[in-house]
Amino acid sequence: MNPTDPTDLGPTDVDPQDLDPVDLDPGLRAAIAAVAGLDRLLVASDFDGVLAPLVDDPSTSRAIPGTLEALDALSQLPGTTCAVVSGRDLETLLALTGLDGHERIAAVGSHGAQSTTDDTSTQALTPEQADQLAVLDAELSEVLARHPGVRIEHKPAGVVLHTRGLDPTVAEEATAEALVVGAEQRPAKVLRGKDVVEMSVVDANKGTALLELAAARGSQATVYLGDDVTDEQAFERLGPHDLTIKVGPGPTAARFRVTDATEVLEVLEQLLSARGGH
Ligand SMILES: O=P(O)(O)OC[C@H]1O[C@H](O[C@H]2O[C@H](CO)[C@@H](O)[C@H](O)[C@H]2O)[C@H](O)[C@@H](O)[C@@H]1O
Repeated sequence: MNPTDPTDLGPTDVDPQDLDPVDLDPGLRAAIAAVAGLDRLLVASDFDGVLAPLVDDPSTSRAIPGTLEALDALSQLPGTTCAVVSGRDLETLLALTGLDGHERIAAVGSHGAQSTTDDTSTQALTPEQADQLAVLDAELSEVLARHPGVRIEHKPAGVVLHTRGLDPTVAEEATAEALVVGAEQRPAKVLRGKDVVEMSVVDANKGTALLELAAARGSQATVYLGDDVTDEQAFERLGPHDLTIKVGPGPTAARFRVTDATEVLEVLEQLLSARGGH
């Protein structure tokens, strides 16, 4: 990846030729066509599990070819704001997507607490928050020591215990111990996501972040694709005129559902085509 070239988005193991052809639900196709005609549109997507297939080691996540390129092409169209909205801390999100320095695609990290669009790109913690984070880090490191194979992801305002790919008994025990840590330390937020327990010393909401970005850009509607629990906050806050799309199985407040990143790519490409891009 060339860090000075925002269109060079890094290596990936997926060859676009290997992707199965997809046929989107007719209702979703019609909804894409409807929002594509609006003068001002916000197009936003989660990263892990949406643009990038889920993998055991979170440091190896990569968007499938074409997804970030489609967002880039959309961001060049008049009246179109694009954003990647993730639970990753902003620095990691920028590194994984290659969006550092991209002038048109906004990056929103830490579940909405950090953004490249304002002065929240660095997170200043109060001394109390910093102390609490140090305790959470230490406690989860002890869980890791008891359960080798568990992964710990450190964030500026949080810490995440990862159990994807582990023996189910080990994963269950480590998850239960992490939840006890969360209950005892009472961080601002404990999130139980897909094979993760995340503890954050700041509270954030992807829905609020999306509404603020849409208002700042005067967007008439928002397209949002997400797969995990914090994406439900976004689906719930967006309205019936917005196009909300859940990726993968599970209960959701989204209007539509697609199965995986391949269908996400199809959604973005249909939107690009319907909005007049190529
Ligand atoms: O709300 P999100 O932006 O979807 O953030 C949720 C978590 O996403 C990442 O973890 C997920 O992806 C990993 C890499 O594919 C996978 O190993 C893990 O099982 C998934 O839950 C991220 O690493 C976490 O920090 C986020 O909390």
